Amino acid sequence: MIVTIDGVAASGKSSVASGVARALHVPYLSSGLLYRAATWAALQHGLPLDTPEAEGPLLDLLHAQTQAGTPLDLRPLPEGNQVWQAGRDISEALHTAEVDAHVSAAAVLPGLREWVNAQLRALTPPFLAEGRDMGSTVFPHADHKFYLHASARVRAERRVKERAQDVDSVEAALKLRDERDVRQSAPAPDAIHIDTGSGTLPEIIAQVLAHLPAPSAT
Ligand SMILES: Nc1ncnc2c1ncn2[C@@H]1O[C@H](COP(=O)(O)OP(=O)(O)O)[C@@H](O)[C@H]1O
Ligand SMILES: Nc1ccn([C@H]2C[C@H](O)[C@@H](COP(=O)(O)OP(=O)(O)O)O2)c(=O)n1
Repeated sequence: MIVTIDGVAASGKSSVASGVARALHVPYLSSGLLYRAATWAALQHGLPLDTPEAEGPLLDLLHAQTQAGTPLDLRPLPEGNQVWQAGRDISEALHTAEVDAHVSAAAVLPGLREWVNAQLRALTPPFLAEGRDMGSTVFPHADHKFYLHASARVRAERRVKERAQDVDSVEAALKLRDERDVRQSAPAPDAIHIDTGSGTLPEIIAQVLAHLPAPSAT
């Protein structure tokens, strides 16, 4: 079984995916973390990301890291996905304002999208996958698809609890990222839409689970 959970920035995708995945005893995959990891790697190496010409050097870097035995390694832990590189957990560095500011530029590069999608499609179901285009593009034949949304204000208020920033600037940054990500963020036509602003996290997880078969007893 493949379940996709897509949605706008900070709509609750990874928290909901984590709760649902734990209830179903299956892994979840955070595709956004791979886009963030590639962005972080580019920033570390001083590669520009804001032109179409950025794609070649970025893909060269990612392939060179793989060749060297130090690839960006997504670890789909149920309590929260991590990315490791060269024996180090780099996950914390992926949720900074700097990565937020550059990740949308990286995410429009077709070669980077292929790099992410190939890694996800190589995995054996059952799993949940969360991001923007999991249900529309990467797993169009998924068994169950969800699309999460909430007002920009609600999302910003939640995000400031995770990061020491003021709510107005977080809201503006989220809206800007929604605009820049709009192309890959169109919901799959058969996705069930859920407003995460209208319930607590456990309630939203229960709403999703209500649409899914109960986990097997084994
Ligand atoms: N009802 C809710 N549904 C989803 N997330 C919620 C809810 N209430 C609070 N949150 C919180 O919102 C924050 C953003 O969620 P997150 O899973 O990081 O979103 P995304 O993966 O879409 O960026 C998290 O701290 C999460 O716990
Ligand atoms: N399937 C995906 C997942 C993420 N992205 C891009 C768009 C987002 O701005 C970044 C980061 O996504 P992530 O889901 O980690 O972050 P937010 O929930 O938006 O805070 O990656 C994408 O283009 N396609």
